[in-house]
Parts: sequence; structure tokens; C-alpha cells
Amino acid sequence: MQPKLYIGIMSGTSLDGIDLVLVSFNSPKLSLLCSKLVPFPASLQGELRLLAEPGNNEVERIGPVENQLAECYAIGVQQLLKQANYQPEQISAIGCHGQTIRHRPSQPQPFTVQLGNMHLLAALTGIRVIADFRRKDMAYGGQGAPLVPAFHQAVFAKLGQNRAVVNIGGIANISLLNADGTTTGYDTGPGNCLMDDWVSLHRQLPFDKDGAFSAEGKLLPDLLQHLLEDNYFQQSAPKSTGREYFHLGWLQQRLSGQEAAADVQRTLCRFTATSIAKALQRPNLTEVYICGGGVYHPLLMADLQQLLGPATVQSSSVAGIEPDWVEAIAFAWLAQAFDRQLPGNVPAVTGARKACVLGVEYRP
Ligand SMILES: Nc1ncnc2c1ncn2[C@@H]1O[C@H](COP(=O)(O)OP(=O)(O)OP(=O)(O)O)[C@@H](O)[C@H]1O
Ligand SMILES: CC(=O)N[C@H]1[C@@H]2OC[C@@H](O2)[C@@H](O)[C@@H]1O[C@H](C)C(=O)O
Repeated sequence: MQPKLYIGIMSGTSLDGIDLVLVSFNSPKLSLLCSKLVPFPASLQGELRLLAEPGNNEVERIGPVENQLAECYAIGVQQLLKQANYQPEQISAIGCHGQTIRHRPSQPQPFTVQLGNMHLLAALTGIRVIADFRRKDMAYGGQGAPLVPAFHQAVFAKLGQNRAVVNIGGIANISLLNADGTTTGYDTGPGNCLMDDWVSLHRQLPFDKDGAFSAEGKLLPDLLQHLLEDNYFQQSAPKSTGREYFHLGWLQQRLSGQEAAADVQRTLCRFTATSIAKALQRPNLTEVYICGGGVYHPLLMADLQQLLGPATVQSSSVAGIEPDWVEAIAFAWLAQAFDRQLPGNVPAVTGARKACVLGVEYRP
């Protein structure tokens, strides 16, 4: 059978830009043909940041931003196809996550919002788009997140071994790929988002490059303890969260104001590592694969290795997938699962009442 080509588009909670991948699926094998990061224009990034904070006359602003997102996604698709030397007619579909601006899975009327005018994306690219992956899972009582565990299971699991995959983006999420073939997982809490907010406040940098700011500070054990006391960490799974919960205000409420800025940064790094490590505690865990931007923070990786040993903590690249592209590949994978009418959610992860085919089709 001819391999099928899919494009995956992910723009995550860090708001650094759009990850695009071109993937060839020749079931059960997949190969990454081309990848690209398209940064957000500063004005769109600013708008998205504001829309992700509740209460800024969002309704009037959402419309234009949805169109601008579609335009940016389409530019990325065109650049990706040019770079890889493919034509739109050769692509089966684009799997597009959209841009999350609100995620409230646990209130009496749960909802999640991913922006992006997917009709416009289909019209601009001439390619079918599969999007709106989260809301069907929610309609069946699920959290609508995390969705990557099904993909992690398909590519990283090995029967007889307890493995874990950890995505450390703005928010961190884990997939536990158990020796018996079952998969569980959830959002563990902040990944890089609080470190990003803190270094931006004190050093006017978008993120703590190579962990330099964290490395200047010392760990504040009382603050670490205080941060870990938040109710989110006591809740049992299924659970998922977002930047509307873990933001700068959340951190500032827990500070005395006497702390040195670098010490807070060091403690935030340990906080992310500890919340992940606590979630992964189990006998006979052998391999932990890390993806997402957190893999480039050396102190975070060292903290994780220290807390999780004797399991090995390594980049997902050792298992054959570059850490920068795991999430975008997952959305290409979810689009091909839609086309094959295969379930995309893992009910044991999201808490949904049933396994569902996820996504909605937008035709050009
Ligand atoms: N060299 C580096 N040193 C330290 N941190 C880095 C480095 N490169 C990337 N990061 C971190 O990774 C983040 C981006 O990660 P990623 O692109 O995985 O997030 P995302 O996909 O937007 O988020 P999410 O998975 O929550 O949707 C940056 O904001 C930064 O904190
Ligand atoms: C609502 C939403 O967009 N959640 C994201 C976010 O970023 C990481 C974590 O929080 C995860 O739950 C999810 O993304 C991945 C792709 C997921 O659904 O698996």
C-alpha cells in the first residue's frame, strides 16, 4: 500500500510559535519527512497571551485572531511543503491542534477552547483539515486532555517494560506505558510556564536559556514544599490543567517577597521535576523519555534523573523521535487515526466513558 502523508500542526501553551511536521504513515510505521517551527508574529503572540487571561473583551477579539492563526498555519504549511518538495494534492490531511486559550475540564459545565479558523486553513491550503480533537472526549465525560498518550503508546511502548514519556512544554504531561500493555497518564502541572514567567519578569527573557538563571540560585526547600501543597497535586487522576490555573499570580501568592529571584527560579525548576517524579513513582520503571522544550534545560534534566534513578531519563531522540516534534507528530497521527476511524483518546487517561474517534473534518 502507498504510504499516506499527513501534516501535523501544534501550537502549544508556551506561545513560542507553530510546530509543523510532514509525516509519512505506512501502518504501523511512521517517518518524519520534514519539520519546521514558524514563530508567531509579536502582535499575534501578544493577543494570544491576553486571550489566555480571562476578562479582556475576548469575544470581539477572538474572530480576527482565529483568522490570523489560520493564516500563520497556512504560511507554515506552504513553507513546509516547499522545503520538502511536495504538492498539496499529495497530502491526505492536516491534523491541527489549534491554540488553547481556556481549559476548564472540571467545573459543572466543562469546556475547552482551541482557536483557529479551520475552514480558512482548508481554503488557504487546499488540504483537508482535521481539528477539534478535544471536545468529543469531553462530551463523554473526559478531561479532553492529555491526548498524546495514545500516540506515545503506539510508538514508545514495549511489552514487558514499564516506560514513561514526559512532555515538558508550558504544562507537563506524562504517559505511563505499562509492561502489561495498558496506558495511563495525566497533566502533572507546570512544565516550563512558571520558569518562563519568572525569568521574563526578572531578566526580560522569554525563557531560561540552558537553565542559566536557575543555575545562579539555590533551592528554597520551604518554598518548594509550599508550592507542592497546592490542591492540584493532591487530586487523583484523571486530571488536566492549563495556564489559566498555573500563572505568575499563582506563584506570587506563594512568595514572601524576601526571596532572591534566582533562588525562586532554581526552586521552580526543582518544583517541575518533583511534581513529575512524584507522578512517575512506581516499581520497576526502567526508561523515561523526555520531549518538549524542557529537555533543553540541563538542571531540570539532572533533577529528574536524580529523583527518578535508577530509571534512565533521556531525550525521546534515543527512541527515534526528536523531542521538538513529538506533539506535532501526535496530531498528524490523530488525523490519520480519524481517517481510519480509530479511537484517539485513552479512556483510562482522560476519564471518558468510551474510546472515541476524535476530530472534525473541514474540506477545502
Ligand atoms: N535551550 C533551552 N533552555 C531552557 N529551556 C528551553 C530551551 N529551549 C526551550 N526551552 C523551554 O521550552 C519551552 C517550549 O517548549 P514546547 O515548545 O515544548 O512548549 P509548548 O508545546 O508550547 O507547550 P505545551 O506542551 O504545554 O503545549 C520554552 O518556553 C522554554 O521554557
Ligand atoms: C488543553 C490543552 O491544550 N492542553 C495541552 C497542554 O499542553 C500540555 C498539556 O497541557 C496537555 O494536556 C495538552 O497538550 C497535549 C498535546 C495533549 O493533549 O496531550
